[in-house]
This record gives sequence, structure tokens and C-alpha cells, in this order.
Amino acid sequence: MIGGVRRFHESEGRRDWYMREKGRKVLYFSNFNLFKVAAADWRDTLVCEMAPSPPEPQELPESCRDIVIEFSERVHNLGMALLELLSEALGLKPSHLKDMHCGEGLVLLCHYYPPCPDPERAMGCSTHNDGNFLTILLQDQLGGLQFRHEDQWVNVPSQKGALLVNLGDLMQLISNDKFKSVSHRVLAKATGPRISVASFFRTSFGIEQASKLYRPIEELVSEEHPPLYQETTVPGYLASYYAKVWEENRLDTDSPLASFRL
Ligand SMILES: O=C(O)CCC(=O)C(=O)O
Ligand SMILES: [Fe+2]
Repeated sequence: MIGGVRRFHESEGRRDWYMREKGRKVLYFSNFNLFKVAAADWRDTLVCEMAPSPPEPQELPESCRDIVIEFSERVHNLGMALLELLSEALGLKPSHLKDMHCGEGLVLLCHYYPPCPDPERAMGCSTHNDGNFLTILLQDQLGGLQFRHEDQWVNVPSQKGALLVNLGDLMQLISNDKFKSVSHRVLAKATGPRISVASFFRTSFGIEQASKLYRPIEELVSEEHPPLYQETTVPGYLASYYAKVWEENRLDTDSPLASFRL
């Protein structure tokens, strides 16, 4: 998969996929918030929306078509298995998170971080929390990913073939803080390119799912553990997420989740 993503990003044909507007299942661009924030990240991204309704094969770039289709099927199965385990870890029946549609939508963010001539003055990926339920991350050997732990940045070792599982803000909200979404970033490097694939699990954006309300799961709430967050729809949450990125450009101070806290 790493090879396929590299092939795409280094192909002449990649420019045919460049598009900043939403409305297509496959998009190639540099920084979703370019032109909105003061500093761009040193990164390009191919976005493939693979579930619930995958693109037709010809809608995917030929340079990585077969591997993207195969990878997304496998990572989707893994995501479903993880949602079952996470449900059980919360003391719920295995299908609980799946039944809440937490894994219905799958978006692959196929990142390419070119070598940066001035890495001290740039970021590969600015500090953020993922605004989804679950992320499965595949990265190459280059390293640079860091998580914030007790106000310190901790390097995430890059191990060949390893997948990293990261929980997003929406998982923190519905688990009523039993699971925590974690703040992370990627440093820019003089060496490269660095390649990673973040598989984002969220609801689909169909009309039915868009209006579904998410709140702390009833079974996890009691008099002792009152709900910590107000209810929201996924698009409602994301609107607040993007407002923070675009208007305030200060994701690194507070996750947008803070504004949903009761
Ligand atoms: O490239 C990476 O390792 C992380 C990317 C990431 O955090 C994201 O896409 O949300
Ligand atoms: Fe992330």
C-alpha cells in the first residue's frame, strides 16, 4: 500500500486528480485548509472515500487502484473487529459501536510528505485530534509522528508492517471519556518522502446518518458518571471542528471537543 501511494504521488497523472472542492469520492490536494490558515503543512494527500459506497474502480487512479481496493477491504474488516473489541472493553455487547454506525464510513487519507528544505520552520502535519471515531494508521519507516502525553511530545516508533490505532474525538464523546482521543502531529523532515495512510472510520454522510444524534452511551452514564458532553450530529461536530481549524487556526490549544463539554 505504501508503494502504491508513493507511485500515485510521484506519477505525472496525479494532477488529473487534483481538486479542492468536495463532491467527488477521490480527491488529490495539498492541505485541506490551504488558503484558510497562515501556514501550510508540508504534505500532499490523496483522499479516497471507500465506504459505505465505494467509487467505481475507474474513479480511482490507476497507479494505486488495485491496492487501494484491496487495502480498504482489509482495513474495513479490521476496523469492524476493533469496534467489537472496543464495545466489549466498554462492557457493551460486541455489536454496539457497529450498530451505532461508528464504522459505516471509511475514508483513506493517503499522505505524502516530501523532503522539506527547512524542517525547523515547517510542520508535516499540525497538531490535531482526529474528528472521527477510530483511525488505523499505516506509516513507513521514516518516523516523525508524535503524540502528546502529559504535555510532552512522545515519538511514535515506526515499525515495518505495524498498524497504529488511534481513537478520535467522537469516540471520546460517546464513551463519556472512558476512551480518550489523543493530540498528535507529524514533524517535517529533510529526508523523505514519508508516506502514511490514515484510515478514518466515521458515519456515512447519507441523509439518515447526518441527522443522527450522538451523545454519551446510555449504559455508560449513571448518577455517579453523569454525561460529560452534549449531544451532536457528526456534521454538527465537524462544523465546529473545521470552524476551529479555519477561523481560529488554533487546534493545538484545545480539541474542538471542549466546546461540547457540559
Ligand atoms: O501521517 C501520519 O502519520 C498522521 C496523519 C494524521 O494524523 C491524520 O491524517 O489525521
Ligand atoms: Fe490525525
